[in-house]
Amino acid sequence: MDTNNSLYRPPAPHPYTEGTGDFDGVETNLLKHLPEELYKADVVDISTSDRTNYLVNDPDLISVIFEEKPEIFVKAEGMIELLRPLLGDHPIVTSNNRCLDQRDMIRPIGTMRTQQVNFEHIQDSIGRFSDYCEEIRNENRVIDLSLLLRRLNADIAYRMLFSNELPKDVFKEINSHARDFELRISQLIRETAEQGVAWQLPKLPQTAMYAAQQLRYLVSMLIDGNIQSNSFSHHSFLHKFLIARSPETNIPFTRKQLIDHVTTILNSQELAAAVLMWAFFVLSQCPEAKQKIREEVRKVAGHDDIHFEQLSRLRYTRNVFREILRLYPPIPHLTRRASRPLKLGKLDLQEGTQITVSPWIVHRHKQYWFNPDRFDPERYMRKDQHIIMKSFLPFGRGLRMCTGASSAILQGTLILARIVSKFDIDILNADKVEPEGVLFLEPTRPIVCKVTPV
Ligand code: HEM
Repeated sequence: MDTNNSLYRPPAPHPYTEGTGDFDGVETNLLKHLPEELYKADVVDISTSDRTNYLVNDPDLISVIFEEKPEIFVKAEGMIELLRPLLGDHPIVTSNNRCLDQRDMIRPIGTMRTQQVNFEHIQDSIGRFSDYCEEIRNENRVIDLSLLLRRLNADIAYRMLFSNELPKDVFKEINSHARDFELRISQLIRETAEQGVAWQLPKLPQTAMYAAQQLRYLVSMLIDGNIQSNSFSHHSFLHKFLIARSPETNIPFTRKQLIDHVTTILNSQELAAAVLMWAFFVLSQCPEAKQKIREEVRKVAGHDDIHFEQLSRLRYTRNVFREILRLYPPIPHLTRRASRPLKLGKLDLQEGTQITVSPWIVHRHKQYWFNPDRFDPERYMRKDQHIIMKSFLPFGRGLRMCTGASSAILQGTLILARIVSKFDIDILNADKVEPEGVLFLEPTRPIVCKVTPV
């Protein structure tokens, strides 16, 4: 295996080379179905027999869709409908832009000030995680990396929400319902794809509805319990949600909206856990990159704790996290629907035409990236950065961009810095794992690891 990190090509399904493909009916791993042409073209017609659909890669057209005309290019219903039983009417699953007052109401949780005051929670969580890694090492255990990181990220989310550590049994319950829901959705998408209807999805099975209801019920109990005990701080997300008022109507969140938001935060942490999982996976094959992180941390913080103010100086570590977001965007495809007829570049779009913007494809596009399949964290320090950033959209773009983006990067950078400095996470089945694009980007099998101290 080539372990020179500037040449290392981490695993990804190879695109197939014959023709443009028939988009009615796809293989089990949706990423494997993507023909090579998609990674070279600006725009490709990927219509199916029942829907006109264009894949748009051109960065200027992407700007039109997300930044210039978001009121016309609304979120397409398809996939997001599948998440509605779990996330309710949260903005992330709301097609029209009428949810924008909710975005304003949650803005205080994403400010730099909130991140700074909640920094201690992340530090405490990583401290607890390090203790757990020590335990694993002492017992010489082999462990599922995804589970390990889900636990860490769920604990961080819980502390930020309620100012308390996440109890073990609560994590077990959250994780079991969330996994159950995700697995059933992924299974449904695979089955539908195999039957030959690529983009149109059937109704969710009762089992998935049940898992969603159970998780929402648990979240409602957690909210009630924390309100009753009144132990959450003024900086907690729960407090900020309780005092938030709509800028239009001055009305607070309803109970249902509160449950939507808390459930979404607990679930969004899984996206962050997925990025970290690929980061540790890739770093285990790239000793040079690990070494650079360790040297950077030592230079910035010595052997002491990393302070909030020092984070901006961990440039290489942050670029590793970014590069993983590029190679493994947890949401591999974003879809929009034209809400009225209009011209987009040379395309004449009818009302209802679907547009797919795929971070997975744009991030590996041959025209916009130099050596796109290589793991190369240093690419962000080179001069052509402005071109790169136009084609970098792991968090979406524009009006409906992820509100958790900056905190996810901050958190990811700190976790990488602290864990890589202290431990080696060795992946035991690296040659057997590939990413698979279903609703989210997932590994084709659980990634198992061993932990040893540096
Ligand atoms: C690495 C972690 C994460 C990734 C890769 C990610 C990615 C995304 C993407 C791609 C979108 C846009 C969807 C679209 O345009 O259709 C989005 C939306 C959103 N994300 Fe994240 N996210 C992450 C973590 C988080 C976290 C931790 C939170 C909350 C604390 C969060 C809150 C949201 C919200 C509220 C939206 C909806 C914005 C809207 O539709 O108006 N995300 N996220």
